[in-house]
Formats: sequence, structure tokens, C-alpha cells
Amino acid sequence: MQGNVGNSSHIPRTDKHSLPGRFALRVTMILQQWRLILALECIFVCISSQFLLEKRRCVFQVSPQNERYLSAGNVSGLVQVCENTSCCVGYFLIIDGQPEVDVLACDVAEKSCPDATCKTQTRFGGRVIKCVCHTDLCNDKITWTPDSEQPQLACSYSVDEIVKAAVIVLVGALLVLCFTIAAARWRNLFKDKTENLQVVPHDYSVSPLCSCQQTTKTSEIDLADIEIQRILGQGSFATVWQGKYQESTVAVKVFPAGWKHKFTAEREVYELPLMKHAGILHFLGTGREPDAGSLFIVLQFAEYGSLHSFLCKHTTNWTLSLKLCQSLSQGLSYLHSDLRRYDVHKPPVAHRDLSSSNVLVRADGTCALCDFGCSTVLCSCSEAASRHNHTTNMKGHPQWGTLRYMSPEILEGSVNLRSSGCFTQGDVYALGLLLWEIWMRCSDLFEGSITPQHLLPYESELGADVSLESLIVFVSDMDKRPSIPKHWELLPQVFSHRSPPPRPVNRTMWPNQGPPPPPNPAYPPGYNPAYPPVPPPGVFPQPLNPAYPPYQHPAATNPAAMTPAMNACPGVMPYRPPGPHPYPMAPCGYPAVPPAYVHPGPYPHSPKWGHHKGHHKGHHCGGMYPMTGPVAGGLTGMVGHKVNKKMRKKMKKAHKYKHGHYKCGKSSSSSSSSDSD
Ligand SMILES: Nc1ncnc2c1ncn2[C@@H]1O[C@H](COP(=O)(O)OP(=O)(O)OP(=O)(O)O)[C@@H](O)[C@H]1O
Repeated sequence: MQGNVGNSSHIPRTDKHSLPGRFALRVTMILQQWRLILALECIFVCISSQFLLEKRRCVFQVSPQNERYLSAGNVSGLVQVCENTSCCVGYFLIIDGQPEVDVLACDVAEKSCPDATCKTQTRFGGRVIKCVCHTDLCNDKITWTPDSEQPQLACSYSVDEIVKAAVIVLVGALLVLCFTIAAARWRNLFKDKTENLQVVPHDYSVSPLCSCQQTTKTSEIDLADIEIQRILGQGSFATVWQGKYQESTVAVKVFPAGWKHKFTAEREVYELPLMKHAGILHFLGTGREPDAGSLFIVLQFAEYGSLHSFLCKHTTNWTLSLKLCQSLSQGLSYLHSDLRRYDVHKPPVAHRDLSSSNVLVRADGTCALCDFGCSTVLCSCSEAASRHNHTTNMKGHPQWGTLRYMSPEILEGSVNLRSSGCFTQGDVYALGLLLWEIWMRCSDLFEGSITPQHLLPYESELGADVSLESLIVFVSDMDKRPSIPKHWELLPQVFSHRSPPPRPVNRTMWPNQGPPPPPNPAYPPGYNPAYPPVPPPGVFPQPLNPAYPPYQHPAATNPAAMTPAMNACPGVMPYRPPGPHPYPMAPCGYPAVPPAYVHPGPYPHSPKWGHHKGHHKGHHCGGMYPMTGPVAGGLTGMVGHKVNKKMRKKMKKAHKYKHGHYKCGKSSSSSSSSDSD
């Protein structure tokens, strides 16, 4: 027994073999097990706190798009028993001056709710009111007058509540202590083992530029060979000019010498192998202005300028909207794809600043992605060393994107920088918003009424200048997305919520794709030059058809492979627009001149034309948040979004954001302007 105790100096000076001595020895041993005592105390306090904390009950009534509130607690009829919080919440939309219930439920995360009754706060210029309260079913009644602005936060705690609060604080402190001790023990126990463990992330590493990536040889272009004509647009970093080079109209993007790193970043993406795709702006070469030292990139000219300026000036019809959407989606899909063609490798690239200002529209009505200054090459190098380097690079990497196109997880700051998926998912969310912008200008979807003027995502809900705070509340907390006209749900074309109409069975998800070509014995198995085998599902780069002039080839279509049985026009889904079509159909694709049936929008130049870019940079992971509603098409479905309270707090601290802080490390409120017609 003595030997077990080890340190006899702690034993009281009594005869160790006497009864009191043995008792003292036992007590000492137990006292030495202080961890056990603490643990027992924790368990005791935890159990007792369960009795002290009654679960809050709140009135439950939510619209279908707010189903994430179901996760806040068990619902029985009109009552929800809160799981994580003692706060009830109510959101009301002010319609015709009257509040209409949008959400009545338990709050999804623990927040402060000092009021016993549901006192209201007005948000978004009076369009939404919110209230929180902490008594059972308190969100049933709100105290609201149209003039009430900010909440009066009354602090009226009862003695009971103070005792409860004190117990909770005590329990919390003890739990923290327990966890700290347990964590320390755990760390010591496994320290040796983990030191030798190398966790290999099961993902691409991310890097602005992979050391293992290949580049294609760029042609150096002499400025003297370009005839500069007029300014096309002014971006945050560069001025874009229209010019003539080798008999073709081109765009020359000129970066001042101080923005060399932006020039390099963009050039590196354009120079990646296999970057030639109809959905990506064609790159012709680079050069340096001898006197000023500025650097320039020569690019394909897009006749309609940015998608933003195109949608501001023109309404579209069903066919053109589909063409814009299809080419845009295919371009992004191609950009994200990981392609290997023999020894040539195109790594996936995340755009990371997708917005209607960074998509261009060509004369044939197809979209092309541009402005890769913020993009990230997702490298799949196998060498551990380069992987490590890339991950390290990300640490000091500035965060970026255009504020209103940022996905909820990006807004919240819950990103896993080691995951490549979060970057591409952020792009897909932005794509959803772009598709919404396009469809909202489709006059066929507003027959009998005036097509609304072009609006940026969330412009009608949050105004022309959005702040990060308002986006977090609206997009993340309230899980809202840009609204879709009610009558769209009744349109025959809208098939996202119903079974799609029958359509010809093709080998791919895209129409007009043609049957697979027969295998050619002259080529290795699986290879056919007409249909290169490399593209992953959904990406169909096909050889250019000589019938098309350079760079006018319709996106990802192969007119040569089409048969009369297929739909006549490349990129057109085989669904008819409703009723007689108001515009004459183009024969096949769009001519090189503006299509006859692209008619000017009913509104003159929008006063809200500027690009309201909040250039907060951030990236986080957490799944896709596609558009909801009919416009979502294949992207439908709202993913319940659990807000991580700790993350939110962290993020709010971390981002000292005010609208428009930085765009790729540059100051805010920058706007690109485009003047192409
Ligand atoms: N190839 C092109 N053809 C026609 N117009 C173009 C072309 N490239 C750019 N533009 C016009 O110039 C504008 C600015 O171009 P771009 O977005 O590439 O510059 P930037 O400095 O990178 O801008 P940003 O502020 O988005 O970073 C575009 O919005 C578009 O209107």
C-alpha cells in the first residue's frame, strides 16, 4: 500500500498501520484523484442544470423557404420546443403597411433576447421587422407601430432569472475547466503518436499558381502592331481598349506598371493548357508598353460588352436567355474541370469573382468568362512538398469576391481553406445569381406586362449599395434568395418543380449533342478526335467547325454533328416558348451582327447602373446554396443552412468589414464601367 502511494511525505504523521493512519492514507489517495472529483462535480452540475433549464416553447409558423427553422426544435402543431436557445423569434414582411408573418419559431442559434415580449426592430428600410423574446410563446404577439425603429432593450430580470443565470455561468465555467483538463490530458497522451502522423488532405491543394502546372507558350505582341481605337471599359485594375490586331477586332486590357501582379495572375490562368473553350474569353497574347512600362493582355473582343451592360440595355427572349445561360454554365463547368489530354494537363480553376461584370456577351449571344485576376488554380500535384507549399501560400492570401455574389458560407466566414470544393461551390452559387439576372430580363416570361428593368441580385431587397451585415442577415440568417415572380410557377416551361416534359433521349444531359461517334480502329481505345475523351461529365469541348469564323463558334456545340432530327438551333432546349413567338426565330445560332430579335429594353439606361461591388474577400465552405424557385432549374433545392454561432462571432471579429474594403487586395467601391453597345 505504501509503495502504491509513492510519496509518503504527504501522509499525516500518524502510525500508518493504525486505524486513523490507514484512514488518512486512503483520504490522501482520494484527494490525489482530483480529476475524478472535478469530473464528478461536472456531471452533477450538468445533471442539475438540466432540471433548472426548462426548454423554451415558441409559436411555430414558417413559409416553405424557411424550413431551416425546423432544425431549431421539435414541432408539434403550432408550437416548437427549442433545442438550442431560449429565444423565440419572429420575422414579418411589411406588405401594404401591414406586417405579414414570414417566420415564427425558435431562434436557430443562441443569441441575446432580453425582452419578455416580442419588441420589434425595423430592418431594410422598413421592409422587414424582426423581434426576439425569451418567454414561452412570446412571439405570438408583437408590439409594433409603423414608426417603431430601433428596439428598446429593456432589462427587467426577475430574481428567478438572476439565479438561473448565475447557475448557468457557474456550470459553464466548470465545464470549461473540465474540458481544458481533459484536453490537456488527451494531448499529452497522444502527443508522441501524432507527432509522427502526417494527415494527407483528400483534396486538391489550392494555390494562386501550382509549381507543377504547365503553361502554354504565349505569343509576345508588339503594341505597334495593334491599332488602338476606343475605351471599352474601366475596371478596378485595368483599362480595356478596343483595337485592331491582324485584321480582327480585339480587346486590349492594359494594366499600369503598379498592377503587375494582377497582370501576372490573370495571364497565368489564360496561359494554362487547354484553356481554349467557347465559354472562356479567347486569349491572344501579352505585351509591354515600351514607354509607360504598363503591361497588356490581348483578348477576343466581345461585341456586347459585359453581361451586366447587356442586360441593362436589352431584354431577351426565351431562346436567347437559354443560350446565355447554357454557354455561361458550360464555360464555368469547363473552367472547373480537371482535364488530361495525353501529357497535357489543365487543372481546375475557381473563378472566385464571378459577377455580371466579369462575364462578356459576344455577338452570337453566347457568354464568355473573363477577368481571372482573382482566380485560384486548384492543383492536384501529387508531390507532398508542393502540396505543403501551396497550402502555406493560402495563409496570407487575401480573401476576395464581389460582395453581393458571395455565397452564405463565404459571408459567414466558415471556410476550409484546404478544400478546393469551397471555391468552386462559391462560383456555383454566383452562377445561380447570374442565371436569375438573365431570366429576369426574358420578355417571354413577362408576356402581357412590362419586363422589369435589370436589377443586380438583392438590389430590390437590400438596395443598390449592400453592406456585408445586411447580406449576412438576409442571405444567411433569413436564408432568402432573389425573388421570382409568382406567375412563373404557372408557366409551362418551368419544370423544376414538376416532371419535365418528354424530350429526345441524347447521350448527354445537354440537348443537341449528337450520338457518340463510332470507334475508329486507327486510334487508341476510347479516343476519337471528333469527341476527345477527356472531358468530365457535363463538359463537352468539341472541335471548332470551319464553317464558323474564328471565335464565333457557338459554345460547346458541334453543328456538324447535328442531325435534322435534333433541335435545329445549337444551344436551344427542345421546349417551345408559350404561345406564338413575338420575335422571328433566327435560323441557327446568331449571326455575327446583333441578332434581329434582341430588342432594346423598354427602359432607358438604368440609374442603378453602377457596379455596386463590395469587395470583401472571403471564402468558406459548406455546401451549395443554389437559387430556389423555378429559375433554379437543375440547381433547385434549398440546402438547410445551419449557422455556426461561434464561426459567426469569429468571423464578425475577423472581418473588420465595411462595404467595399478590398477586392483582391484593392480598395473598395471600385466599379467597372462598360460602354460597349
Ligand atoms: N474582351 C472584351 N470585350 C469587350 N469589352 C470588354 C472586354 N474585356 C473587358 N471589357 C469591358 O471592360 C470592363 C472591365 O474589364 P475587366 O473586368 O476585365 O477589368 P478589371 O479591371 O479586371 O475589372 P474588375 O473591376 O471586375 O476587376 C468589363 O466589365 C467590360 O465592360
